[in-house]
Parts: sequence; C-alpha cells; structure tokens
Amino acid sequence: MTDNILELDGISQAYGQHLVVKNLSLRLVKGQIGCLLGESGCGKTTVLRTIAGFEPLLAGQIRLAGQEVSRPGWSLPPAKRAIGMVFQDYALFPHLTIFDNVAFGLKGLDRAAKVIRVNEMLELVGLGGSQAKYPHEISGGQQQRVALARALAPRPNLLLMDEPFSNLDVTLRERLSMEVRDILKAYGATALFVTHNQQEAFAVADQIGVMRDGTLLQWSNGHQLYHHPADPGVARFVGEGVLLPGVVRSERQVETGLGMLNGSFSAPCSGGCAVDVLVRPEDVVHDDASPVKAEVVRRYFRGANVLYSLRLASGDLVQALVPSHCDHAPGEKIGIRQDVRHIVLFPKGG
Ligand SMILES: Nc1ncnc2c1ncn2[C@@H]1O[C@H](COP(=O)(O)OP(=O)(O)OP(=O)(O)O)[C@@H](O)[C@H]1O
Repeated sequence: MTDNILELDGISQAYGQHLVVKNLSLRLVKGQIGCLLGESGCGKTTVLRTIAGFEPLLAGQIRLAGQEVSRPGWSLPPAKRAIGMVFQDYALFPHLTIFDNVAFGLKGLDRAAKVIRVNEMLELVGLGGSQAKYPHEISGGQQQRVALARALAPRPNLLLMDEPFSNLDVTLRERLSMEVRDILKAYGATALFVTHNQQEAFAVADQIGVMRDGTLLQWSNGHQLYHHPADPGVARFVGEGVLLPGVVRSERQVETGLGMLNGSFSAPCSGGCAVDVLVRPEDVVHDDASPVKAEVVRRYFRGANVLYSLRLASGDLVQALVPSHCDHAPGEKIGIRQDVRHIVLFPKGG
C-alpha cells in the first residue's frame, strides 16, 4: 500500500523533434496540493496533459495510486484514470443548469444518489441553492467553483487544474485561490495545478515545482523555495531581491556591501572566494539610527509598502521593502541595516 497518489519518474515528452518535458520526476501523497510554476511555454500544460493520458510518454513512467498508467509505448486511456480536470475557461455547459453541470460526470448513480452528491459538492464550494441557475446567471468566480465541484463530484484520485484562476480579475483571483485551497483541504483532495503566478502558487500549494524549458529546477515547499532556492535562476524567478557580490571570509562570515553577514551557509568554494549573495527586500531594514546609509534610486509605491531600490556605498544595488508611512524620494540618503536571516550563496556569476 502506498500513500503516493501521483508518481512521475523521469518522464520526457516531445512534440516531433521538440523535447518539451525533460526527465521530470515528482511525487504527491494523498491530500497534498502541488503546483508547477514557470513562464509561458516551459511545458507545464504538457505535463498535465501527459498525466491525464492525452500525450504519450517518450521516457519514464507515471503511476496513479500505485498503478502504472503510462510508459513509453503504452498508456491507460484518459477516461480510465479517475482524474478530475479544471481549466482556465471553466468549460461549463451553458445550456445545462448548475445541477446538471455538476451531475454530468456522475455516471451509474440513480437520481436520488445524484441529488445527494450534487448538493454535497455545491455546499462544499459554497454554492448550495444555486442548482437551478444557469452558468450565465452566476459570476466568473462562482463558475470556477462550479467547475471545481463538477471535477470533484466523481471522487477522482487526482485533480488537475490548468491556470484555474487566470481568467479572473486580480482581487477575485487572490480570494478564490485561498478559497480553493480551503475547499481542497476540506475535501482531502490530491491536486496538481499549473500557474505562472507565484503568489497563487504560494497561496494554494503545499509543494511547488519551478520549471524552466521542460526541466523541473526545484520541487519543495514555498518557504524552502523562497529562502533556499536551488540555483540563481530559481532565486530570480521566485520572489524579488538581488544577487549581491560578496567574499567568503570564514565558515560563517561573508563580506558584502551591506557589511559582514554572519550565520550558517553552505559556501560554494573555500575561504576568500567571490560569491553572489541572495538578498531579499525584507533583508534590508530601513533604520534612521543606522550609520549605514544608502541612496534611493527608485521607489515603487505598493500601498502598504514601498519597494525601494537603493545604492550602497559600495555602488551595489539592493532592494528594501519599507512600510509606506515613511516616504523617501530618489536621491535621498536613508539609514539601513541588514537583517539577512537565510544566507544563500551561489558561485560568482552563476
Ligand atoms: N500540440 C502541440 N504541438 C506542438 N508543440 C506544442 C503543442 N503544445 C505545446 N507545444 C509546445 O510545447 C512547449 C510547451 O508548451 P506548454 O503548453 O506545455 O507550456 P506551458 O508552460 O503550459 O505554457 P502556457 O503557460 O503558455 O500554457 C511550447 O514550446 C509549445 O509551443
């Protein structure tokens, strides 16, 4: 008996000569929500389509709930995989009521059992009472929740969601992404979704995989991804910040334009070597009392915070996230101190 619901072992997929998924492996255990995050064209949708059984495998193996479903030359048909799918455009049937939309995949149940199941699913997504409405009579966010109810109704082993929030406006997208996480957790669903929006990935997923050009660069939780990115590419793609030049001075000290940073780190080289140090905007604290001054180069007002781009005395640039009570214009010198709690170093120029 395995707790693994989804296992991808070294899968590769190509369209003609174009290799779009390269030796990708990951696992999801029961009840876990995973996310593939990456820029447009990096192969996220192709991975979903391959898991759903719409694309053949070039190499590797896919197992669902312990059963092999894809290997090169053989593939279990999509309809036999017990997978639910949610797409960005909801794909509800416009001429069917909400009840009939959710009941659509419930083959083999009698009418009474269908009513119970549909009502249960609509309650789960907060739309009890909407059974008789048509899709055009409810909002986009509600339609996406109906799509979720429809996908979960047949009790799939795994739910796949392709950019499920991308058709919604920003505020609704944030709210719905949190609601969807709550719904999936309440239901105990195992799900994999894809997005190019990192806030969405952080809000919804337990495990996030960053993809670039068909390769999975890192598969870990949001905290790990943000604070311990596996390489400079992941560091730049996830979150903000800079790679600040530094020199490793000892096992626990690295010298930078922000001063000496002390703490544990794994150095990519021995003492005296040049490195790039990841400095996030919250690692640089605005402090009028600090003797260290930096010049405001740019300011991005964000409502609650201002993201400043600052030039250090060394000439290096850093960013600082500062509550927006205080407001400083480009050219001003402000006091700062470093609060780098996770020291992440990469080989110089990596
Ligand atoms: N049916 C197809 N035939 C040929 N090439 C394809 C096909 N579908 C996708 N591709 C190519 O495969 C690559 C990966 O596409 P995919 O849709 O998986 O990326 P994605 O990360 O999901 O992008 P997006 O976020 O834009 O949907 C792209 O270069 C794309 O042009």
